[in-house]
Parts: sequence; structure tokens; C-alpha cells
Amino acid sequence: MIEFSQVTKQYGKVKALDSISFSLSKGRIIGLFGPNGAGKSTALKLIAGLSRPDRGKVEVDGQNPQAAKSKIAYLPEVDYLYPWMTIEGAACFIKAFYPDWDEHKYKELMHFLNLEPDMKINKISKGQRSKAKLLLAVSRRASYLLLDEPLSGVDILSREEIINTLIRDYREGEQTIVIATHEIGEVENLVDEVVFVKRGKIVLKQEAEVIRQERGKSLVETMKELMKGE
Ligand SMILES: Nc1ncnc2c1ncn2[C@@H]1O[C@H](COP(=O)(O)OP(=O)(O)OP(=O)(O)O)[C@@H](O)[C@H]1O
Repeated sequence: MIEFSQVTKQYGKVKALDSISFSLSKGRIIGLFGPNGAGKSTALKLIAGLSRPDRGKVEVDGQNPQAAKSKIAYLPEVDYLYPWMTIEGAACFIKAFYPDWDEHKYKELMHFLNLEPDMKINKISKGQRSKAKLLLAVSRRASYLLLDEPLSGVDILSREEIINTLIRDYREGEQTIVIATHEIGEVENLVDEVVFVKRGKIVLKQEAEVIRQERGKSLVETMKELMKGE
């Protein structure tokens, strides 16, 4: 379980997260949705243990995220891959750190995503880099998979491939996937539960199906309604 208790994260005067509390239960796909600058990436970084709250507490399975790091795979929004590396080189780097690396899955996914081990990071397209980042995150059998804008820069056909990859490899009940994005149309049918964030606050946290039934609206429409005036 992921738990935020009265978490505030501030950058100078900007409150990226403003005293938020929520918990996400295990084994589900969760959408962390909100407009640009809402605080989504900040929340993922806290769960990944890459930054610490100024106030409050974040826990993963009752542990400090830094202590839970071996259970967490994180796909950052930014390009973190070294440009001079090949995909295989980057994979070897990650393999050395994480015993949950699944070589079979890595090879299979590489093929499925039309990537090649000897492709150099600085010689592939932006969309291919996004796919390579996803490949490296998903090839770990991590209990928690945190994806920050996984479809950013990826063309429509490849988006479908990526979503199919996520669905195909999702271990329901065992694995928790958190997808942070403002482009929710494509992942709308993927998520079990949604957390809508606006200016560092949670404006709605609910089961996706309940939103559709009770509001009679899609998640995209719900987001538009909740974010009016943004
Ligand atoms: N390292 C930083 N230094 C200064 N301000 C920051 C930093 N990181 C985030 N912020 C600010 O905190 C707020 C939340 O940013 P965050 O990146 O979490 O939003 P987001 O919801 O992920 O947005 P986007 O969809 O644009 O990626 C924004 O106002 C942003 O400018």
C-alpha cells in the first residue's frame, strides 16, 4: 500500500503538494490525473524515494520509500538515459542494481516494441526513447511500477502498443501501477481507480467505474469539469 499522510512539498514559494493525504491499495492500476503543474510528478518522486516531503509522511508498505526502493520501478518524465549508451548497455546498468530484472520479459518486450539491443540512445527518435524507457522500467518484476507520462512523445500507433504491453504484463493483485498523466484519453480504460490533482490538492479520488456510473461521464469529461478555470 502507498500512503500519504498530510504531505506538503514546497519548491521556494510554490506548494507543489499541499498537505495531501490518501492511500492506494495494492494490486491495482491507478491514474494520477491533473493538468500541467498540478503536482503529479512531485508525488511520484516522493513515492520513488527520490525526494522527501517537507512535512508529513509517505510510506510504501509501511516503510520509508527509500527503504522500499527494491520494490519500486520508476519511469521518470525526463530523459535520464545516457546518450552514449546502447539500450543493452542501459539494461545491464539496471540489471546490476535490481535482482528482480526479468531477462526473458526484457527480450520479448524489446521485440514487441520494435527496438534493438544495439540501438544507441542518441541515435534513436524521441518516441523510440520513450519506448526504451518503458522497456527498462517494465522489465523489472517490481511490485510498484510508477509511470510518469509514459505516452509522452509517442505516436498514436505506438501508444496502443505501449498500452497493450502494460495490460499484457500486468499482474493483477500482485503489482500496483501508478500512471501520472494529463493525457488521460488513452489510459481511461486502463485504470481501476483515479486520483485527480489540482494545484497540489486532491480534488477527487474514486473508482473509475463509480465515476462513470454515478456521474454518467467519462474520465476525460470529469477531468474537464473538475479543472474548470485552470
Ligand atoms: N525542481 C523544482 N524546482 C522548482 N519548482 C518545481 C520543481 N519541480 C516542480 N516544481 C513546481 O511544482 C509544481 C508541481 O510540479 P510537478 O512537476 O509535480 O507537476 P505535474 O503535475 O507533474 O506537471 P506536468 O504535467 O506539467 O508534468 C509546479 O508549479 C512546478 O513548477
